[in-house]
Amino acid sequence: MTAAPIESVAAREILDNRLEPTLRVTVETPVGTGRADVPRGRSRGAHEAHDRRDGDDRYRGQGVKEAVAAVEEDVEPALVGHDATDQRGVDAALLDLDGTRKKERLGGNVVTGVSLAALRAGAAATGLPLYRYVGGADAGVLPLPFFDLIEGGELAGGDLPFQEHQVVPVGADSVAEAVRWTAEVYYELGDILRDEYGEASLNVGDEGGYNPLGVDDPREAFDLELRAVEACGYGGEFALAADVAASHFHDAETGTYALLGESMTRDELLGFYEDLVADYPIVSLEDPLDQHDFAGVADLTDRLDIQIVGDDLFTTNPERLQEGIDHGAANALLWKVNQIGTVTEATEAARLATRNGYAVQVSERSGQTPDTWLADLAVGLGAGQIKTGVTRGERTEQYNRLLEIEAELGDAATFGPPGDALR
Ligand SMILES: O=C(O)[C@@H](CO)OP(=O)(O)O
Ligand SMILES: [Mg+2]
Repeated sequence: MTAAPIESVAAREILDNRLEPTLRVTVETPVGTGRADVPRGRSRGAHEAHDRRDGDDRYRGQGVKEAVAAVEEDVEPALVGHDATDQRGVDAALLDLDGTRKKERLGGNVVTGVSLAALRAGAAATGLPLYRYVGGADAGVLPLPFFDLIEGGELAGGDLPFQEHQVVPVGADSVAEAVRWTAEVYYELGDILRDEYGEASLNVGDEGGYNPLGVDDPREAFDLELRAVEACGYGGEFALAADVAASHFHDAETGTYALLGESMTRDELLGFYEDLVADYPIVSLEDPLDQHDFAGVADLTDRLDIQIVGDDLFTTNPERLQEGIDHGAANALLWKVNQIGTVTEATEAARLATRNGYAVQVSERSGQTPDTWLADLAVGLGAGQIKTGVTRGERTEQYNRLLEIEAELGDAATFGPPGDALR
């Protein structure tokens, strides 16, 4: 018996936080409807699924009219009659239809939108909240958020080479506490920036973190964050972390990194990280080296006793992750559904990570809508960590959804990664 036979699959063009078009996909069954918006990265990894965009000049060639048509003309006929509660079956049909490694035929955005909308339709058909549909009866781990209070790199206009300078409320006991403490630190940091760096430093980047003018050294950004933490009386309750996104200042020809006005070799950069981790309470570094350098990341993972996260390095791709595991590169997976395509492939990557002792950090994209499937999936996976920006509605809605889930679970909720990890 088919529990929730798919009757229709439709898509429309909507806009994300950058006023760039993206897809909203709807999957209908007689017993429940699912809808999902597709996020979009800007600082994308070389191995990510293909983001299908129109070749014409709508939105400077960034339109999704063809992607909408692909949902309705190619995907819908192939999925009608499939059981929406059979996520593996739905995703296998999508992969069959596409037939390419990077989802070049349908488009990764098409595949992700349909896969997530089917997941939502399956949850609706069973009457379960999405996090419980994904995580089962014992889903109850709320993620510790990494807040990108100061932005740089590709996602902001200033001079900071690192993309995200995060504060991590490791001393908090719940999402509610983590969010409240961080809000106070955010206001305080705003006061410091206004007084010392000028009003314009209150401008924010794509994820709603500050974009201070004239700050070009990550250490200065971390100093500012620590000052705000101390001024709020939370010294010791917060750790620091970064998404370095090092591929963006790596020169593939010379193999060097353009950092702090210097051209650093890999060894010099590794030394820089060793000093940084010795001088600051840093618990996690994402993409510290070029996205192709498994051996270098393995060396760093060995040398530093902290979390090393692979984002562009792994692109949520089980094959890439396996290569990393074989090298001993990193010890955590950044988890983004649309890097790989389907929910099934992404959960397979998360499972592979967990089985090999790698942590999983669920992540937003810099292009988002207020759709909150991300928050539900973070709880459903029991990942224990999330990064989903700071201010702006498409970010705060994720926190609001996590607060809602936390309240719904009450005493049954636990918080953060297992054991003493990161604390
Ligand atoms: O590099 C990253 O981790 C992200 C999200 O924070 O950026 P984007 O979505 O642009 O890839
Ligand atoms: Mg990243």
